[in-house]
Amino acid sequence: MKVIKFKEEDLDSAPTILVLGYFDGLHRGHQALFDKARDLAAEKNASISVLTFPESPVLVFKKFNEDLFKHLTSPDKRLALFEENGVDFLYLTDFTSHFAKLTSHDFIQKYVSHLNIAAIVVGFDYRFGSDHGELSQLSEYESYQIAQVSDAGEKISSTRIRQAVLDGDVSLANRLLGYDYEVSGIVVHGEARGRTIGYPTANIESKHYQYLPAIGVYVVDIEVSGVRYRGMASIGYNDTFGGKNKTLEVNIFDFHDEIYGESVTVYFLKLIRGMIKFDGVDALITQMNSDEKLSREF
Ligand SMILES: Cc1cc2nc3c(=O)[nH]c(=O)nc-3n(C[C@H](O)[C@H](O)[C@H](O)COP(=O)(O)O)c2cc1C
Ligand SMILES: Nc1ncnc2c1ncn2[C@@H]1O[C@H](COP(=O)(O)OP(=O)(O)OP(=O)(O)O)[C@@H](O)[C@H]1O
Repeated sequence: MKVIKFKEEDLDSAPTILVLGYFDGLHRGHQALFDKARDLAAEKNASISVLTFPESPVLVFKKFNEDLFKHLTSPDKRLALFEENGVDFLYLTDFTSHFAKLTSHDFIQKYVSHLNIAAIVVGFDYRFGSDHGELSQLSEYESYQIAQVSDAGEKISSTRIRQAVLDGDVSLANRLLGYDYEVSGIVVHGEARGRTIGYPTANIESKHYQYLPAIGVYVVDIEVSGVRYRGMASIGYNDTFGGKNKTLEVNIFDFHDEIYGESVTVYFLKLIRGMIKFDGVDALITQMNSDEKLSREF
């Protein structure tokens, strides 16, 4: 897949299926658009292109807070998902105040018309331009609007998945995504207390502005140097020890290496319980024994 900043002179000139949207998380609803795009690409001997934005359009409309930078995926995972879904050309353009003022007609003139469009694919609720135009206005192009993909009678959307993650309901998030929710980061030093209680943990700091699941204890897999291990994670303040910082820590099963500074990926599989402030270390250890049993059996 080629990642290209959208400029007229850099566009591929061969026929292409254009898929439009922001696609945070590339969930099962989004995947339906790419299923259609791949069928069309095969039928018309065309490539698949996406025209999207590096950051959320919402940044242009709302007072800033750090959450507006957050994504359901790391930047690398976002690219990998587009690639897995068959995208050949990923065109990026910044969503700015100027961009937001374009009407649907302007958008077609300035962007779409410079590509060699074989067909366009969007979702059932796709609107674009400052006038919130509908795809039917693009009548000069062959276009397809994909029906709503639902789960439990409700639209699968990035917003719904974000809420599930923030609620700690990673099982729901994973079902809606169609893959396991993951957070990647670097292993850093913690308080070095874990090893003294028989449960050493890799403390993980993410630098990607990803959503962290709710405070609690989770069954996880963790990928270290290309190998995936089972483990159990804690997200919280280590209440028993009066911790001040919120940490993501993973006790990796059957693993004994030093991995400070390594980039790892944590896959959240299931919420086990909330965080508990124990009266002493022994009660915490007893609880962690049963967390481990449950995690190994999951
Ligand atoms: C699976 C798991 C469950 C945990 N549950 C709790 C808990 O309920 N309450 C708590 O205060 N700390 C909990 N912790 C966090 C420990 O307090 C923490 O791992 C320990 O203090 C080591 O911290 P360190 O990595 O900074 O050395 C849990 C950790 C893990 C890995
Ligand atoms: N569940 C779905 N079924 C079918 N198409 C969808 C679904 N969700 C999104 N789409 C389509 O995918 C494209 C990208 O949509 P968008 O990035 O707005 O995702 P979203 O999940 O609806 O996000 P948000 O929750 O922020 O509204 C659009 O063309 C949209 O219509």
